[in-house]
Amino acid sequence: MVKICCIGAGYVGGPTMAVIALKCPSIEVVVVDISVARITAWNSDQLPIYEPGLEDVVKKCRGVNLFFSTDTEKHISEADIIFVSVNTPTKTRGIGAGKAANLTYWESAARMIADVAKSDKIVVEKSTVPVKTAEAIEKILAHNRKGINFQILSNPEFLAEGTAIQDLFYPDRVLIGGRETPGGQKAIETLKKVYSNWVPEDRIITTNLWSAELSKLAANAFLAQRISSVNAISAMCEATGADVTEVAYAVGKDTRIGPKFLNASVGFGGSCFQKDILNLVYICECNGLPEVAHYWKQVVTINDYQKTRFVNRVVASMFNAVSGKKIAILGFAFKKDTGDTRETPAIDVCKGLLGDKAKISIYDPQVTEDQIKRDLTMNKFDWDHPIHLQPMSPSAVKQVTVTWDAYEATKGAHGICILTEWDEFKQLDYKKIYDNMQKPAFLFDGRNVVDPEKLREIGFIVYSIGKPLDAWLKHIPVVA
Ligand SMILES: NC(=O)C1=CN([C@@H]2O[C@H](COP(=O)(O)OP(=O)(O)OC[C@H]3O[C@@H](n4cnc5c(N)ncnc54)[C@H](O)[C@@H]3O)[C@@H](O)[C@H]2O)C=CC1
Ligand SMILES: O=C(O)[C@H]1O[C@H](OP(=O)(O)OP(=O)(O)OC[C@H]2O[C@@H](n3ccc(=O)[nH]c3=O)[C@H](O)[C@@H]2O)[C@H](O)[C@@H](O)[C@@H]1O
Repeated sequence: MVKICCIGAGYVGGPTMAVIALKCPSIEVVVVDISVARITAWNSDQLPIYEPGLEDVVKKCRGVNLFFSTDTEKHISEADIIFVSVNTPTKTRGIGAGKAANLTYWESAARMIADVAKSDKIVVEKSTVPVKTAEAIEKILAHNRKGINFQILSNPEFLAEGTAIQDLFYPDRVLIGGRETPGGQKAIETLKKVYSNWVPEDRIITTNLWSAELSKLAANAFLAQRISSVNAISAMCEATGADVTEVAYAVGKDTRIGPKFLNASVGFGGSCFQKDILNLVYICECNGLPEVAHYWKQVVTINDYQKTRFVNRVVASMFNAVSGKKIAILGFAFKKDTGDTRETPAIDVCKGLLGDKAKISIYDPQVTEDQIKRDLTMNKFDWDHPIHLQPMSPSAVKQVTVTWDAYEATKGAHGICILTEWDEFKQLDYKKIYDNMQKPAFLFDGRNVVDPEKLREIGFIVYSIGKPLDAWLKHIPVVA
């Protein structure tokens, strides 16, 4: 029986391995992690991450051919194929701080493999890593070889949170990069055989190592670039009276452009887009390509601009005085159908409003109070470390309350900010909400989930990203 071990039981390691176990009953899959809490949760009824369809898959395989364990050494030493799916955060100190990837966790995983391996291994990069990481990993492994043959493959993951299981069941492509040597090609074939259990042959792409590593960074950069492009257009729409939904529809009808990923928003969030673009920027700088670095950096600059623009719009509309006023935040996760808050635009918006001394009341159907408070006290990039190693600021956030109900969050508020596109925000009784708010009652829709005209009829002053402005807002200057 082929044995797979995955180091890192997070948003990628957990779902990916669960699907491999489901689709390959003849393979034993063990997911290991240094976080005892995470492994305990994977072995319980309350999985550590919320992902539609995941529970079903885990329940079918756990204890059959899918296992979660903290006994890293044992399972690495027994495995034929080792996936490494650990954190690759942005560096916060030293050379490349604020841009380069911190490969501490990756390196410690590689050293662990080198230490405990007693037989040949295929080591698969599942984490998103800088181009040429495989070379560094090869060096670490080769140094401790003890006569063992290690083959490194790059097999980046393209799943998106909230749709992870469907993305894994029906991937657009599976990408496997390896060395162009007989050993490298054999390793590619071995991994290809695993995926062939459910992925059609023509969707499995094989390349050299560097193409696979770079393709992952490039794919995320292209996706994020689309959002920054439509968000840049959203600012122009507000300035001119155009409607970004209509513009995006018209632009996306061109089959060369396509309709997906053109929703204007308060900004993109998630653990990867910003991190991976900054990483790409750093690689460009290191390779003497400052113009290319500058080009990609703009994607992040526009994203920051969009978040700042939103906060400024809120503050300016409310007479430039939000101090002491209650503002309700509907949605804290970085997108719907996940409880993940990593790099969510809600953090920047809340911090911006708190900077102006607003009182904020937050409701999100999947994010806990503890998580929200951690997020609002943590320094930039500190969130991207194993949970038990995350540095915490001791100060509490006094101006923030967290509720489990949208009606409670909005009661007595002067304004509402919708920051995640949860479906339930479309169905709320906005008349009831309006009646319980201070007047004038403002609603700032950062996800374009409500119909602004209907809300204006109720009496709200409405701001929707990239939509023609309410008469109230038209002449208020907003400086981002
Ligand atoms: N979250 C996502 O949707 C996607 C993430 N990725 C990439 O996959 C990688 C992992 O991301 P996530 O799963 O989201 O991170 P995560 O933070 O959810 O999971 C990483 C896990 O690795 C564990 N870990 C760290 N060092 C370890 C070690 N030496 N030994 C054992 N366990 C260790 C941590 O405790 C943590 O549970 C990152 O490089 C990310 O860029 C790629 C595609 C999608
Ligand atoms: O490398 C990764 O981590 C993953 O990053 C993204 O997946 P994810 O971040 O989970 O979610 P997306 O659906 O891409 O959304 C990212 C952010 O962009 C925002 N977004 C997305 C689409 C859009 O049209 N507008 C928009 O503002 C979302 O609300 C969210 O905040 C990519 O879609 C995945 O292919 C990739 O594997």
